[in-house]
Amino acid sequence: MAHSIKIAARLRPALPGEITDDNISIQLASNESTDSAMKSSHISVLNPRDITQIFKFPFPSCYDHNSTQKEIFRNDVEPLLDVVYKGVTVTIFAYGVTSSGKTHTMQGTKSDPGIIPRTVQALFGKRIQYPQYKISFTMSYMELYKDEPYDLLVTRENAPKLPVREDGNGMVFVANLSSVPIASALDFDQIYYQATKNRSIGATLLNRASSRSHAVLTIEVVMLDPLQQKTVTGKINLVDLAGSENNKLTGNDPSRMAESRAINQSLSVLGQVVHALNQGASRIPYRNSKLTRLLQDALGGSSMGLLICNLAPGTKFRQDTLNTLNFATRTKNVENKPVINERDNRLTAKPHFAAPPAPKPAPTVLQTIHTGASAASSSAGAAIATRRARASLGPSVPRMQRPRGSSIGLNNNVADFQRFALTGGRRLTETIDERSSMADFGMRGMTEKDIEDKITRVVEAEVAKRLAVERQKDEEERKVKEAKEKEEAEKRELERRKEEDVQGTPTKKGMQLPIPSGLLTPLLKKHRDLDDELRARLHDLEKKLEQGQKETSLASSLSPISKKKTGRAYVALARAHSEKGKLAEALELYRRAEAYVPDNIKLKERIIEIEWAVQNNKEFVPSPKPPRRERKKKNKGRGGGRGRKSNGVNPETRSSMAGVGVGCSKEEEEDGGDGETKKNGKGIGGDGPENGLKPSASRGRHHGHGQHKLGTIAETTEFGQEITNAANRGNSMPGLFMKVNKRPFGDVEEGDRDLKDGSSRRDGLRAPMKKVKLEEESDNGGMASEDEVEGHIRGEIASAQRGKALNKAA
Ligand SMILES: Nc1ncnc2c1ncn2[C@@H]1O[C@H](COP(=O)(O)OP(=O)(O)OP(=O)(O)O)[C@@H](O)[C@H]1O
Repeated sequence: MAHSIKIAARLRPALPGEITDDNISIQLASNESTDSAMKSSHISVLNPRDITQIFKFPFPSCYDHNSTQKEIFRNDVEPLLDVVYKGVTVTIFAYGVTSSGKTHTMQGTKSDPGIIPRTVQALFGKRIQYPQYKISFTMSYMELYKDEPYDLLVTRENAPKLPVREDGNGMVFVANLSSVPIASALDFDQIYYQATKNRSIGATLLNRASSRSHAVLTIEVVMLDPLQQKTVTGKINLVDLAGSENNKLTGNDPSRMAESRAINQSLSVLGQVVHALNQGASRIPYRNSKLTRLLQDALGGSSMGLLICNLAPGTKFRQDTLNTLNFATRTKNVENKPVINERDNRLTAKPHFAAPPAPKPAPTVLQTIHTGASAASSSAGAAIATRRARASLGPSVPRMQRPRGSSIGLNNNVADFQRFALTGGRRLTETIDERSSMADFGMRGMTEKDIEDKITRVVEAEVAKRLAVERQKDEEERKVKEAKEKEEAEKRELERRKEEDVQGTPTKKGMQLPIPSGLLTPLLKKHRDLDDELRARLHDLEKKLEQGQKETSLASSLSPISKKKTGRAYVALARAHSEKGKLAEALELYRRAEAYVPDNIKLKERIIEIEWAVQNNKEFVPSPKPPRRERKKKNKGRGGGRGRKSNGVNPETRSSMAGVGVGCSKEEEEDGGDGETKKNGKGIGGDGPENGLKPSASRGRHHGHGQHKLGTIAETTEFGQEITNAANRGNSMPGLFMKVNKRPFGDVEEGDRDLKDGSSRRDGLRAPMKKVKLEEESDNGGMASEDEVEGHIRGEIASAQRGKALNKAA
């Protein structure tokens, strides 16, 4: 018989500091009243949009702010405990906005206990009313935090997220949730109050100890009737839902907001479920949240339900109050079909039942409970229908027609069903005839205890056997899976190796596998060439770094002048090598020079040019050595004159060129800076007259005003003397061509002049006589030997150290 969820509404008193108003009022039922409206209780709420309008919500139980915990328990909860003793599952849940008093109602305080402790106490107290039973109690307690179940009976650190499962009968349960036996109400209190500390609670602006989760406490009462050889299992789920939250009022921070979202979301699904049930929808969205999945049995399922709506007074809660009452109104139409959970233990006595052919869990013996329209009025006397084992629970009936079920918090639920299956798990109707045959199996004459023991032994043996089979099956499956994984891994490894072989990448041992001929596609070859090139470059860089570090530390001990001198010496040496085609040696020496004159951009460029030539196995033709300048001639008139002479450009043209800027310093101009243009102009990006362009026009396009700048054309007699072969032959190095053309390398002296800021450092960089000497006196074709240069460096270092020592002494 269908049974509607009962609704009770409770208005909490105003808390200290809260403004009271008359927005909500409770009219209690009065039997004496002649007014029919007063015969039932109801709640009145002013319409927030039109205060002349009042909404009335009639409910079977209404409690105003003066109501006590005891009152509610007595009126609405205690009657349901007899239903539990009949073997029915009862679910009581507290619903309402945050701070409306749900936890107060369900849990209460030690001095003013709520429904939960009172229920447990009453359940223990009721034992004496059922002397025919051997009664045991177990409890489980969990919270749904952010819609995930956590065991509250284990410490927080050891409480992993638990999975929600469904057994073969569509009963939802939380797997691995602990279930502990409780011996007394006192025992319960200790466990319960300890466990509540594990519950997620946080402070919000509306509630200092706001529940951040839904808490579900389940008390299971197992009643063994030895006489009738049956076990009746009753259960009560006590659910303290988290409150719906209006985050404009809660002042939640981001983490609280996330909790709040989860709370509101699950409550919204709860509303949808209730709505769908009212509509008689074919699909009820239980699965949209774990809360509704677990409450499935209480919402349109096989349990009896009581919904306590908690209300908070005050205008600020008025909208929430209306929402809560609307939800309650919808919920009261939800119908459940409660059933009695009863198991016939005698079935286990039949030896052939101990090993039933079908391992699928079968339902326990269930009976419909015959209640009145109101649970309260049924006064726990829910008459049990004599018809046993409802056909609706039998396997032949489609599942949709069966009451939806969940088994909150009973991880032993599955075990129970397995046990039932072992004992046959058959509908009682099938077994009545079989009962008489028990005598034929040597049961006659046995005491009840003997029979029970025997049953237990058989059951245990069977369970052990089945578990062993299951374990073996698991083990085999695991092995097959492992073998498969291994095989796949080997396959992958083989493929990887094959790929490596094709690409010629190093194997584990760092060996280069030979590439089978014909496998090297142009693309792979390109990759490989790039690899080789990169490796070579890396090697080169390492070498450079090593050498550079050595030279740099040497250079650091020299004075700036000595550094320049040494740098120049290396450049001279390098140049001599490069002239002889010994590019590698020249490169090495240029790099050494770089350590002494690190700012010399022309030198850097020279290094790049030679590096490129070496790498590409190209010839490198340095430009002819500059004619040595006579220092005393270094003045304006003479420089200009020489320039005029050497390049044949007439003075007017020259001066006009200088005026528009030929890209060299004033000094360069004076030295006849553009004189070389005529000679080497063809190599300078085609700027020279031989390209058919007028020098003035071509150079005038470049940086002018006598400033040295990057990108300046400096193909002057003195500073542009070394025109690279690349440029000369139009065989430019990609990316370097412009640089080379713009910044032709002179010697260190000139190079240093070509600073970014255009300043001249000529004074400090004047070519030393020593260099000239080195070049002139060397019997090595004008080339100073490395020994000579090193000797020079050592000399410089020694003199620098001597100078330092003298300074110190002074
Ligand atoms: N009937 C009542 N009598 C006295 N105080 C009450 C009553 N109901 C609630 N309170 C008090 O109101 C405050 C909020 O109550 P409670 O924490 O139970 O609300 P809640 O609905 O559980 O809130 P939340 O959803 O945020 O957890 C508490 O301080 C509680 O003691």
